[in-house]
Amino acid sequence: MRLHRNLTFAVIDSIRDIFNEGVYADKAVEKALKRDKRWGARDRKFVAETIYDIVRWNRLYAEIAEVKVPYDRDNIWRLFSVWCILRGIALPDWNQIGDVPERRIKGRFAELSKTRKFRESIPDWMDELCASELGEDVWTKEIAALNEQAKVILRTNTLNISREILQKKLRTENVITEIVPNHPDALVLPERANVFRTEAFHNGFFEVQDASSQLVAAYCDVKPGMKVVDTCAGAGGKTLHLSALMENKGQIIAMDIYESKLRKLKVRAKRNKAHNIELRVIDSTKPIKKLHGKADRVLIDAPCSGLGVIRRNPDSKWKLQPEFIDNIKKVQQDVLQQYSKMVKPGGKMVYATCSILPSENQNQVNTFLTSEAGKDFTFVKDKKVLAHKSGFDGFYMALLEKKEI
Ligand SMILES: C[S@@+](CC[C@H](N)C(=O)[O-])C[C@H]1O[C@@H](n2cnc3c(N)ncnc32)[C@H](O)[C@@H]1O
Repeated sequence: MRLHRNLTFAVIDSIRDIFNEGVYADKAVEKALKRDKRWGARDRKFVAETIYDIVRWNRLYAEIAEVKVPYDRDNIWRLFSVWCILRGIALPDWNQIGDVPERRIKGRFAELSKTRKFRESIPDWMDELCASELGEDVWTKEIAALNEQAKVILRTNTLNISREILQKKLRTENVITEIVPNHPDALVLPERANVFRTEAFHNGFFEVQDASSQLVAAYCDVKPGMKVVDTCAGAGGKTLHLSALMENKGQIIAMDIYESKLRKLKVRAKRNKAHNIELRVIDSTKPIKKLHGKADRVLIDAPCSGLGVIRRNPDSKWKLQPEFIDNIKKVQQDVLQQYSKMVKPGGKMVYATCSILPSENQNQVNTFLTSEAGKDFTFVKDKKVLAHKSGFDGFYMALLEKKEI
């Protein structure tokens, strides 16, 4: 592979923005890809994948290159040189690239690879926390899987099209997909492609959504005509799926504390032709109290550490802090306590996260079930999805039922 100067500079600038300015990796990639409209698919792929690679393997590369955040420009070139050597890419003869001790880099890599926290490039605290909650063996396999590149998965919007016809339509737009077994609406792309540019996307025929995430709405056991509250709807990945499962019939009340997220949901709902969704911002306890005892189904897709979706957000390894996880666990229990009151007798509730930590998942459900607010609920089932077993994101979902009066 021959390196191109302007593509490499886009990578270097993005790494600086991510590590020195705290910019999210996806935003940095988005900005980098706008630098030059003439770049073709291969160029864009190089820029995006190299940025994600250096972010994903940051701790390992920084140890090898002997550099520390905040990085000066020379530091970032050294990280980039480590990336090239370990990928077997010939270094160009540019003056930004100084003397690169190739043998020493390979030697350090072999040495550091013996220790999980370096090999998998994770902070000490995260390695200790996850190993203590999941066990050494499971965590070793899980973090290796979470460091793989995320696949592009689509969810067919069955309001508008079937999976088989979607597959054919996408083929006419040069997007090849494969069926994902055991996920009735899912298609996977064996080769990455910018699916957002397709006509099929603009026609509302699919959304991009990981296969594990597609299990959550299905877990809610919704039927057309029901009253469903999606309490942490965000930009609505699961709301849209609920709407499709309900065949656009009945009522979905999509709530979030951020109006900005619900505005995005509104745009997506229009594209999806999902007409049974109402948006409500949670700006006080009032919108919740109004729905006490009213919902057939309540979905709590709770805010969480996101430790199950590191593949998609590798920079969360560096942005996440243990204090954040401690705080988010309090929010998780609080939303369970408060939002469960919206379930009507005989109704059901799903609690879900994209975390793999039992302390955010089954332990939260158990705490809820033994509390005053949980005494009227019974545990029906739960599902713990691990990336190394499923091949998809790490997720958790539990189904609870409220007793009839
Ligand atoms: C895991 S994300 C939701 C993802 C979304 N359901 C989807 O499928 O695209 C969690 C959401 O909870 C919201 N949130 C955080 N605290 C909340 C609270 N106390 N009540 C309701 N929503 C909250 C966040 O703004 C975020 O959008």
